[in-house]
Amino acid sequence: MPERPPMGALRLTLPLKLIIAFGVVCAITLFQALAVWRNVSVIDSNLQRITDKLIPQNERVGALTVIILRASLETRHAMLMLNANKRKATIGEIRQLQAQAQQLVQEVGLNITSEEGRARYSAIQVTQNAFWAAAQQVLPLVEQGHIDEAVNLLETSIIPARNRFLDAVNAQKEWQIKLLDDETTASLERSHSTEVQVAVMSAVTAALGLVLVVLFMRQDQLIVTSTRDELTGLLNRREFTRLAQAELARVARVPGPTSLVMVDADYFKRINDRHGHPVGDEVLQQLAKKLLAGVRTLDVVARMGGEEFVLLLPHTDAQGALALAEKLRTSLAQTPLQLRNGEDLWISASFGVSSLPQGQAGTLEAMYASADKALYAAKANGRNRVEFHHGQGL
Ligand SMILES: Nc1nc2c(ncn2[C@@H]2O[C@H](COP(=O)(O)OP(=O)(O)OP(=O)(O)O)[C@@H](O)[C@H]2O)c(=O)[nH]1
Repeated sequence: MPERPPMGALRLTLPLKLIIAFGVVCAITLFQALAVWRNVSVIDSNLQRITDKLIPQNERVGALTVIILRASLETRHAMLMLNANKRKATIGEIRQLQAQAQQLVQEVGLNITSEEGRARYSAIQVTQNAFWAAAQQVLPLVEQGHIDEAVNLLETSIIPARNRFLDAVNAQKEWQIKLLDDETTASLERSHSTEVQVAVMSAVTAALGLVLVVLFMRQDQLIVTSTRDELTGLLNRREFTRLAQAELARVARVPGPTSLVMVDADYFKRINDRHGHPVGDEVLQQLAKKLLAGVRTLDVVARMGGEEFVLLLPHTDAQGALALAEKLRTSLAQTPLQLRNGEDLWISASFGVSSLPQGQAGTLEAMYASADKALYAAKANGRNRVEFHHGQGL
């Protein structure tokens, strides 16, 4: 018979539980606060990098600095609002934010009644339009994943636009915002001049759009580099493992077959030795493209490292996976790669297939181990082959 705890000990248990529960809540709150704080400092350091890049150090701190710094604050604010619900805004949300900002500027512009005010407003709008035009051109590039081109476009278009803005401001003596100091900033805030407010607001909103775009592009780039293989653009091993584990968790809930195929280029060392490492790299890139083109959208293709690739085929049984591997093998072996230097290069690859039958649970490690054995057999049996392995625990 287990001993009953003494009464005193029982009375202590409830307060102790409450203290522990309170401690856990405090820890979670602290953790969340730390996560938000970390997010903010990442945003701040990104903004710092962007403003550093856009405004060369040796230049006089001018009007645009005020604008970009203000835009940065606005951006940070907007980002925090967006991050309250999601960690990352979508391109659609950025567009929406830009549209709202543009509408606001237009409304202010329409309120200017004097001829002179309108003339000044339109001078500023010329600059603003240049900013907007850059942002509009940049967004599709970001959407298509051409991050370098997008950054390049921004950097080459923002500098002339900034110079035009400074010219427009300097041309109007009374509008001149000389140096960034507390006094200037404070007087700007106190200013009742509609023209100055409009000038600043137009440029702020335009710059806000651009800063947002650059910021999100940088974030995208970080995400892309942490999930993609640099050479081929395919998913990397880590991202593949994450997706494959999610898929296996899914089939544990909703039973269905899933297969894994390991692909390894044959005699790849010879290609490097005969044609040089850059051609070897090009072969890996073309091989990656061929694998990607030969599978369905739902399938996941990744580079595991070196000349080894892996495919995850959801909703595919052993027979389907073998047929797909055979199709890929023949397409590689029967058509040469066309190199950039104009030469044709014949290559082949070996394939190892493992499969998780419908209704059966299995680990990713077991699937890998089994596909790896099949790949080993394909190599041992002469290469340019597809082999299957019935793994243990599958
Ligand atoms: N060009 C290039 N070569 C790579 C890369 N990663 C790995 N390699 C080379 O790939 C070669 C792989 O050689 P092995 O492991 O002997 O394989 P193999 O020559 O394909 O022989 P089998 O797999 O047995 O058919 C090595 O020479 C590596 O240096 C890369 O990113 N680019």
